[in-house]
Amino acid sequence: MSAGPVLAGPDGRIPDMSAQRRKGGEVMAPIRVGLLGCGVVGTEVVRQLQTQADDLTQRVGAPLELVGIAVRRAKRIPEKAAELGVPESLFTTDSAELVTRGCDVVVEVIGGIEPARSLILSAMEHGASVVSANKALLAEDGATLYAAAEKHGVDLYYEAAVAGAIPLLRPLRESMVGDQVHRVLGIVNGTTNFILSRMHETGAGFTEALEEASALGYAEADPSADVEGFDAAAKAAILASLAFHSRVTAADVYREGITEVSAADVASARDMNSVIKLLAICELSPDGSTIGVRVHPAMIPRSHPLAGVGDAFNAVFVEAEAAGQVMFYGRGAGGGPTASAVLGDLVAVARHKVVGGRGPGESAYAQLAVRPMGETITRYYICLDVAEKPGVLAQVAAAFAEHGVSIQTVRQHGHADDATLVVVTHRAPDSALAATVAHLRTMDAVRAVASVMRVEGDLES
Ligand SMILES: NC(=O)C1=CN([C@@H]2O[C@H](COP(=O)(O)OP(=O)(O)OC[C@H]3O[C@@H](n4cnc5c(N)ncnc54)[C@H](OP(=O)(O)O)[C@@H]3O)[C@@H](O)[C@H]2O)C=CC1
Ligand SMILES: N[C@@H](CC=O)C(=O)O
Repeated sequence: MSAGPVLAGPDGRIPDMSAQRRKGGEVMAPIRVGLLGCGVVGTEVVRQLQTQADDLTQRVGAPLELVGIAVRRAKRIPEKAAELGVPESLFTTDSAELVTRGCDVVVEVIGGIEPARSLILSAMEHGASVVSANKALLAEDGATLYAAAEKHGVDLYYEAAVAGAIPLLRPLRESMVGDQVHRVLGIVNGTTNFILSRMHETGAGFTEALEEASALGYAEADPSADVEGFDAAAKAAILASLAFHSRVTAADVYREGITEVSAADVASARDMNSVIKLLAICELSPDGSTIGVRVHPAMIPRSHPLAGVGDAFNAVFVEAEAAGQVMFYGRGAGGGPTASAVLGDLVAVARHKVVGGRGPGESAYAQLAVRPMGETITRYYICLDVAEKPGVLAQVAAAFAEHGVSIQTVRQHGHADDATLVVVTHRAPDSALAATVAHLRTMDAVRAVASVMRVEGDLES
């Protein structure tokens, strides 16, 4: 056991304990781990710490000792302790005290901004490296966390914050850091991918599919974070920050969720041999001076590699100058997969405590500006309810032309009072496409703009 809390010196730095921990190659002291949160992810972290204890000791070079588990509700402690086969005394509702107990590593799987941020900062001040799965916090105030890690000479790892089990952040932070990334594109929210997959495959309704995703532990504590795209936007901000070495926050990300995606949109997508996915897209401008970061539903052709990514799986393409295209695929949500990423980080930072050294700090040195969504070049699918009268098609085409938007295909479904026009455009600035839609909404010939969605890849006409 280590002897009481390790506190920062006058320079704010924590003394390097690695020498005291080893003596003549012998493992001297366990790595003290404090766990904040024991919900879907935290529970699996405890399970994996128990079942893999011996292997983890080998990999770290010292045993990992769980010194406390903080939760919010005291009444759930007896049940949790019994479920995990650990003493109730290991649990506490005083998370602020746990982080001052001299932990070597604090694992934060509470979620949200506060008290998670204050707890992480206090943990670092008391000498702990931090492993977190908290994308909301990293995307809102990663700069403060990085600065504190730097000041106190500790690690900040957060692989689980983006794409669950998939090793994606460390490749971006380390393996690909010598390359020039141009684009990161993918599916980074398991809940919405699960919902959209169910709607496509079984015709399930939105609400029913969301309930299933929540029951499976995929959704956030407040599932509107998933379905309104906030979770994916936070992940996109983290990905863009790492890929382009710039500080991008969630507020910089253009965001639309999937709540407006209807059964009719799913049917239209099927008619065009395509599927609807919630995409996160981070792009460097061709001249390398700005970045675009966006999250929105998009129609993609069935032939697109992301079209086959079903259930709560995530998949991300990274396009880089020298590496070309690299694809990451795996389980993006759920307790077990997420705990796998947490444990990977835990081993890495615990090893640093044993042998010395630290992982990478913040890579925000390029500081590229994030360009407004209106300047992004996109394509739209637009579904219009129109009265089938002579001249309607010409009036609709004129509205597109007025805004400089070229039409790729138009298809008419139904007739008379039931006519629908499905228009797919060529690529144009998003502002021109949005202005076209606003114009269409004012036209007598158009009874309603039933649906608007962006398109990635070439749809079949
Ligand atoms: N679920 C998933 O698939 C994934 C989740 N994540 C992230 O992991 C984190 C945790 O998610 P998840 O496990 O699903 O969340 P849960 O809601 O299942 O668990 C949250 C845990 O934190 C505890 N908690 C909440 N507030 C406090 C507090 N003030 N002090 C101490 N403990 C507190 C809760 O206590 P109590 O038990 O008493 O309620 C609970 O044990 C989030 O940041 C999430 O975004 C990342 C990737 C995937
Ligand atoms: N709610 C998130 C959980 C993992 O980050 C998701 O559905 O992807």
